[in-house]
Amino acid sequence: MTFSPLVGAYPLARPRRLRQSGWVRDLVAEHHLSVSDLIWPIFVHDKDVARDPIRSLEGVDRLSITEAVKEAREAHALGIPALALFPNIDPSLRNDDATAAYDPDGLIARTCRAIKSAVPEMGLIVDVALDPFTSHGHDGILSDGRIHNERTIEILTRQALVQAEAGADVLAPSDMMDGRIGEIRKALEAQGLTDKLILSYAAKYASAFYGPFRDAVGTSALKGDKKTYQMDSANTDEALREVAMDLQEGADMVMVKPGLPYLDIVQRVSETFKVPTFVYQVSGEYAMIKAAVNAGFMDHDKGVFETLLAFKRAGASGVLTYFAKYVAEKLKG
Ligand SMILES: NCc1[nH]cc(CCC(=O)O)c1CC(=O)O
Ligand SMILES: [Mg+2]
Repeated sequence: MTFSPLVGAYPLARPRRLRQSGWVRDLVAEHHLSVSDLIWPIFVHDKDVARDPIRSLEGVDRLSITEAVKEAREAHALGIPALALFPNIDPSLRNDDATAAYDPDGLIARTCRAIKSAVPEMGLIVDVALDPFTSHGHDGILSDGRIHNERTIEILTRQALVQAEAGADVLAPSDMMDGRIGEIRKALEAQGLTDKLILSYAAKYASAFYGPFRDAVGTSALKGDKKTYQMDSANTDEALREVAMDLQEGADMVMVKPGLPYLDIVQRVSETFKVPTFVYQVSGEYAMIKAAVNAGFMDHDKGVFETLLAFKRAGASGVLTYFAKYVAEKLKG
């Protein structure tokens, strides 16, 4: 570390001078949160109701397509650059082969078309993973009780193509199969879909913080865990290898997930690769803040802004957060 000549000893140096009032704190702030940092994950469903509250995610509803379009319009007006879409489909449509994942008239494809025709300027990020479509809630195809890597990639690739054709701008594989980025990239190129972006969930950890999300997409009945494909929370070097592979295979952007418990990973990835690095403030992190606020232990807005700024400090280009619309409104007002 090098020191500027102005860094001296007390009392010549009094760090508190720079903190004495709002204007100077603002002036010297090293990091800022702005609306362009926010990606808003939303849940769509195929039920016959406009909004269906998610019990474990206070203030977040599953939306009908019509409602999702409405929200997309509002989010765009607020300056939110992109939405991330997640489906909750009827259990009767889920099966062992996740065939609904690549239905060109499936819920996500229809949602993409509806949002793209109403708000074409809104970036659409679509999850590429099988868990909302399998009967068991795993992210892949089971074979002898194990997730079969190559068979899963085949379905993921079909899913990605369908989503891309339906208008998704960004394909975001969150499944953690090995080699899927390369296969999806090849398939996109072969179809002439050369502008489609890939945001790889490159370093996704097997985490206790996904509970409310599984409630939201209807996979809470999942048996066992995802430790044979998602990363072990003991590891950091492995995250760098995962990211390196996905970049080599054709990812444009990478993601670290969850957020706050993995800030060290966000920092290492962004510093090592200097590529757009995103972080997901996941459902359990959101629920934890809400719970602390409800218990009277934390101020809501201060907690939300402090956690989001932490991601910026760690080097994130942007954050997926269920607080996105709320924060965009606050930033505007
Ligand atoms: N493909 C699964 C997926 N995609 C996004 C999340 C979690 C997001 C959140 O908790 O907000 C998960 C959960 C899981 O891996 O079980
Ligand atoms: Mg990988």
